[in-house]
Amino acid sequence: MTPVTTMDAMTSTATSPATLATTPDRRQALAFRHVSKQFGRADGASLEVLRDISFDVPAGSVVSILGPSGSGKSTLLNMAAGLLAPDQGRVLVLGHETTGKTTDAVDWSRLGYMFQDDRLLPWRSALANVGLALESGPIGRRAWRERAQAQLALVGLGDFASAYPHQLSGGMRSRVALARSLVTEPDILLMDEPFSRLDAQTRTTMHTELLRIHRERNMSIVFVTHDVEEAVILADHIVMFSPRPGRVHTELAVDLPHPRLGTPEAQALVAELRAAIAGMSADWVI
Ligand SMILES: Nc1ncnc2c1ncn2[C@@H]1O[C@H](COP(=O)(O)OP(=O)(O)OP(=O)(O)O)[C@@H](O)[C@H]1O
Repeated sequence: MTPVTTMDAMTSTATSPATLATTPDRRQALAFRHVSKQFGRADGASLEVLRDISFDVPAGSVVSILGPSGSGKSTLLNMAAGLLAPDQGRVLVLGHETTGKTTDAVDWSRLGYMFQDDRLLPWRSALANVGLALESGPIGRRAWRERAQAQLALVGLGDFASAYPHQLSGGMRSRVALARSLVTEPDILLMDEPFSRLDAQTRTTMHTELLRIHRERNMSIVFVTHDVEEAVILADHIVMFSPRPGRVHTELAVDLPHPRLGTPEAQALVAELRAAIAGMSADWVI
């Protein structure tokens, strides 16, 4: 596993990428090895977004990528999902390298992706939204409806299968989106600020739900956020990025029991991370 800094050593600078192994390891759900990425800009210049990113997501863990706006968090998730290729470095998904091409050996059905906006189709019921990924697959209509119904029950919406998105609250829509990302029973769930548009109370409920589902399913979760408290509440490991170009500033293990919200230990860690951010740069913008 990637060496991690301890809580006490947290304000030290990034783990040295040179110390990281380069051999694919199937115990790692995801592995990023010296990943860099630039985008071309309209004026012909290039924008360096990620620089020499190396860390692992151990199978079954919850890893939070914590970083300011523009530090390349979504870009990195898109690489893990095979939607983008790194310019330099390697991205390994369940031991297989992805290069952003359809010829990659990765079994993409083992990944789920939940976005910041729920992206529900307004003309489809909750059940039909959840079952979308199964519809064109080999399982029959009855089987996909049963699977989709089971996911809705898992997120507490078993009685809302026939409701349409406009008939649901923000929190309920978020649950439907979560059910949709779980319907293929993925081994890895990529989550890009999925609860950032919810009110504080609903967000807390979703954190509890997510941790419960994680205990039941034991999938690996990569949770992108710029909210320090959210990272501390959810994650086993936090990888904190510096402002653009995103680099691994700090990597730490969070070895605290759940639930963490409001506990003195979690509050102390939140304060410590906020102090590290304040010392890192005045450019930390959410
Ligand atoms: N396809 C693209 N083409 C050009 N520039 C891009 C592309 N995708 C992202 N960028 C730029 O790369 C930078 C990093 O974007 P990214 O969305 O990865 O950051 P982020 O850390 O997820 O930010 P936020 O927290 O605001 O979502 C941004 O400046 C963005 O404009």
